[in-house]
Amino acid sequence: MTEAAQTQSINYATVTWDQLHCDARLLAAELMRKHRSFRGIVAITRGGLIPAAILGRELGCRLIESISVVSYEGEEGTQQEPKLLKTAAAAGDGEGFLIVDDLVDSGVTARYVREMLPKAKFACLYAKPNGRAYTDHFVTEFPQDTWVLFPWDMAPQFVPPLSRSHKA
Ligand SMILES: O=P(O)(O)OC[C@H]1O[C@H](OP(=O)(O)OP(=O)(O)O)[C@H](O)[C@@H]1O
Ligand SMILES: Nc1nc2[nH]cnc2c(=O)[nH]1
Ligand SMILES: [Mg+2]
Repeated sequence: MTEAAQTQSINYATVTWDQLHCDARLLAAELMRKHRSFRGIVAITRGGLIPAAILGRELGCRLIESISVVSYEGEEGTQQEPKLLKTAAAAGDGEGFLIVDDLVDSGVTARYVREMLPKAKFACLYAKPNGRAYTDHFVTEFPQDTWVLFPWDMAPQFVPPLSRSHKA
């Protein structure tokens, strides 16, 4: 959990499927401009899987490896020591590979994965100030005290009209 979450002063930012898709395409365009091509992509599961699929499609990259690192327990959970559940065996030392995640927050996950794949580049959709030094590319920065709600974290819900709560 972020420092802000622990002190109960957390804000939320919601990201819709459309916004996420749009941001992933913006990230792909930047990667196309700055790099010739990638041999493969390493998605950090689970949050990096959907961004990696979109980037793979846009960049024409079909070799998608994954690495599984757990850093948080529960939704908006407590941050703990990263636990490695699966290595990115196909990526070697990361040469020619792009590591993809949904966001960097404290940067702990990104730093851990970069140490395992030192020659890879790193890209994510969103970054918070404490984590941005650990990513080579990102699209949008969010404040450190903001918890980003991804489309897979949310569901549309009925909201009663205002007039109902104003009945005498
Ligand atoms: O910069 P950090 O503070 O390390 O936080 C960022 C990481 O936290 C989330 O993953 P999480 O560990 O919650 O697992 P998940 O991707 O399976 O949801 C997110 O997807 C990043 O991987
Ligand atoms: N969904 C989500 N997961 C995170 N893991 C670390 N920070 C965040 C965040 O802001 N949102
Ligand atoms: Mg993750």
